[in-house]
Amino acid sequence: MSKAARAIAALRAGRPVTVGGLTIAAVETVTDELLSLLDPDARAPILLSGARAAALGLANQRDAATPDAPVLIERADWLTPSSVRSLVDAGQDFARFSAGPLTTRSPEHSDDTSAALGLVRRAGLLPALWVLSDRSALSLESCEATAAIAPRTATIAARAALPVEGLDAEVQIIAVRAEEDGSEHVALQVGAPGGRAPLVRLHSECLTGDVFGSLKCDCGPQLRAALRLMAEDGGGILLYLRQEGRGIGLANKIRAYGLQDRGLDTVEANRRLGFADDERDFALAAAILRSLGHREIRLLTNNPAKLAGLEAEGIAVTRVPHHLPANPHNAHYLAVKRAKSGHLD
Ligand SMILES: Nc1nc2c(ncn2[C@@H]2O[C@H](COP(=O)(O)OP(=O)(O)OP(=O)(O)O)[C@@H](O)[C@H]2O)c(=O)[nH]1
Ligand SMILES: [Zn+2]
Repeated sequence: MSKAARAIAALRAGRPVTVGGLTIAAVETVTDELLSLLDPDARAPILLSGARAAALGLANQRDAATPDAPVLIERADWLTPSSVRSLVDAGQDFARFSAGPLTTRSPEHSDDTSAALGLVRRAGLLPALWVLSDRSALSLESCEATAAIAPRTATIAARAALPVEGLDAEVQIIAVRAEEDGSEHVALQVGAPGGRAPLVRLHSECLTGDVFGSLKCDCGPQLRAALRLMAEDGGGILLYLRQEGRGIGLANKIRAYGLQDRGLDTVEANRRLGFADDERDFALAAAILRSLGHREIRLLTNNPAKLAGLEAEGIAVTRVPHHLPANPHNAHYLAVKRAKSGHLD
C-alpha cells in the first residue's frame, strides 16, 4: 500500500496525517476527544479548499490573482469543533444565520497544503482540515503521507467470462488495479474488439444511477446503451471507473444531491461543497486502454474533457455522440451540463 493510500485510510478513520511540514486531521472524521489531545490549546486553524472559502464569502480576503487558492481560517474562541463541522458542511449553509466574523490568511506551505487537500478529497471527505501544530511532544502516532498521485498505472489483476442479461455477445470482465492507490476498476470487453478503432465507453461509477435506477442522471441508460451498441458493432470496451460523483465520492455526491433539493444545480452544488465541478482525471483510463492494446478508439461520449484527457495520454480518439432520451427529473441536469460543463450536442 502506498503512503498516500495509507494516509487516505487514516483520514477516513479520523486519524492525523503528516504531509511534508503539515500535520492535519479531517474536520469531518476526527473526534472531539482526539482533537483535544492533538490540539490541547484549541489553536489549530482550519484549512479549506478555495472553492469552499469562496462559497463562504471569504473570497474578498484573498489574493485576486489566485482566486482558487486554499485558505486558512484563524482559530477564534467561538470556533468550537462542532461549530467548525457545521461551517465546513454546505448542507448546513441554509440553517446557519451567521458564519462570522472569520479571519483568514493564506497557508504557507503551498505544496503540502494542496497535497493535504488532495488526500482528503481522495478520501471522499469534505475538503476541510485541522492544521495541527508540531506534535512531536505527543506520543500519538500519525501516518506519513505524500501527495496523492492520480491513479495512472494499471495492472490487470484477474479476468473471467461474464454472461450479461440482454447482451447477445460474449463478455469478459477484467479487474484492474491502480498501483498508486490500490483502487480497483473494471474493463468489460464485449465481443472481440480488434482490427479498427474499437468502440469504447468511459463510465464513471454512479451507484444511484447504475444500481438503483435513479432518474436524476442519465448514467444507467448510458451504461446499458453503450454495451448494446458494442455488441451490435461486433465488440467494444467499457471501462467502469471508480470515480463516483465525478470524483468527489459517494457521501459528497449525496450531499450535492441534498443541495440540489434546495435549488442549486449540479455545478453550483459541487462548488458549494468546496470542489471543482469535475474532479476526475482520465490518465488511468488511458493506461487501461494501452494495457489492453488499444491506442486508437471511437469514444461514446458528449464530454469534451474525456476526449482531451485521453488525447493528452496519447490515445487517438474519434467521438461518437452518446445521447439518451431525457426524463422529467434529469432534463435540467443535462441542460446544465451543456450550458456550464461544455457538453456537446
Ligand atoms: N458531483 C456530482 N456527480 C454527479 C451528479 N450526477 C451524476 N454524477 C456523477 O457523474 C458521473 C457521470 O459521469 P459520466 O457518465 O462519465 O458522464 P459525463 O461526464 O457527463 O460524460 P458523458 O456521459 O460521457 O458525456 C458519475 O460519476 C456520477 O456519479 C451530480 O449531480 N453531482
Ligand atoms: Zn448518475
